[in-house]
Amino acid sequence: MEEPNIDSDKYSKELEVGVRVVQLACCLCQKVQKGSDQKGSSFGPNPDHVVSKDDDSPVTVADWSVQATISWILSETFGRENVSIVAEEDAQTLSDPNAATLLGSVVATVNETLSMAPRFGLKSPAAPLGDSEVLDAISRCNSTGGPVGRHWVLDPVDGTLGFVRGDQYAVALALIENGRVMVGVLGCPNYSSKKKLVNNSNVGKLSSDLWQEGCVMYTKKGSGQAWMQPLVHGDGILEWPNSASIIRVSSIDNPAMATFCEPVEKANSNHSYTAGLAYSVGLRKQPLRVYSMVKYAAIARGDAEIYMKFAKAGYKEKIWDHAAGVVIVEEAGGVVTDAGGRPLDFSRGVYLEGVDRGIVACSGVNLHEKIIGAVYASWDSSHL
Ligand SMILES: Nc1ncnc2c1ncn2[C@@H]1O[C@H](COP(=O)(O)OS(=O)(=O)O)[C@@H](OP(=O)(O)O)[C@H]1O
Ligand SMILES: [Mg+2]
Repeated sequence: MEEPNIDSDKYSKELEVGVRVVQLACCLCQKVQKGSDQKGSSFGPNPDHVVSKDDDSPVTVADWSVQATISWILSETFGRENVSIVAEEDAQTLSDPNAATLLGSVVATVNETLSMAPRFGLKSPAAPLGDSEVLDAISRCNSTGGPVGRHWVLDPVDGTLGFVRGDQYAVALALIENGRVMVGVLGCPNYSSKKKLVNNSNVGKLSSDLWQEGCVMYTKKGSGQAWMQPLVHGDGILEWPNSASIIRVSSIDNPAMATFCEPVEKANSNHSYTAGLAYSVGLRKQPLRVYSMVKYAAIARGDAEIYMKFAKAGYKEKIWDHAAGVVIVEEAGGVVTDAGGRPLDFSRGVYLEGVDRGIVACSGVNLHEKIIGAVYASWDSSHL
């Protein structure tokens, strides 16, 4: 595919609005998580608000509320008729008459969040949104994307398990145009903009207590740069570009010095297969197991060098779990492909079709070539 020629102003508004609304969404998530400290607030940590989806994965008030908030802001800013959104959640559970309490919590959370929007440089509604407007904002995100036109791609809370466990999670928003990811924004509320990742004695795990400050990373395709800004906290106001700094991948290309990240859950990636690959290419450090697209954030920012995910055969990766992270890693200087070395294809709808075995993101070509080579050398003897 030919590289698009992007003038520097193209997508600037989309990027800025994307960052502002992800900042607002991170604020929402933190308030839901800290609900018990906010007496008299509608942001509550009610355990009933973690619901199981058909595939047994969890969904919370935060997932629906972030999706409604981002959908409403994008539609208001760019015009409803111009906005197509591919997002993870649907409004079915919430529309059930038995889910009135849950819907009430989501509507209150969305309205409380939208009332803060002006501090983030965004519009708030003239009057609080009603139930049907919130449901409508959620269900409008039912686009299936594809090779033509502009589509926003949203994972309202990526790593919902990390979110409910008080660990790492991300709000991920990307803009795809004609099948290519042109803008990526990754809000990481528990990943400090200041402190570096540390690898614990056993398996590395990011402790959320250390990373309270949070950050938002973002980029435009073709800019050759990616940025990070701290999260806006308390009653803060987002003054663009909010002390943004440029981030860059690590320069380490010696496997013995490199750190690799992978999903926390064994069900999501084959830990023993990646352990074998790691050993064969000479990685010596323990894997850093991190929930969500914060793994891509860690590569983009130089806190780790390799991210590998080998899902079970037959599992199809969704575009919202990768789009924002991939473009941020690439513009920060890294390489992301499937395990056969081919680029990920965001032009085929909701799923990343044709992924060969797994996903490999690296800080540079040397490490990437080694991992891909090791996959080819080991695949036949693996038990995926
Ligand atoms: N069976 C299976 N195999 C592979 N991947 C799956 C599977 N089931 C779900 N998912 C998707 O993985 C998203 C979480 O991926 P992570 O890399 O963050 O995994 S982990 O939570 O650290 O284990 C997770 O995203 P969220 O639902 O946003 O949390 C899922 O979309
Ligand atoms: Mg996800």
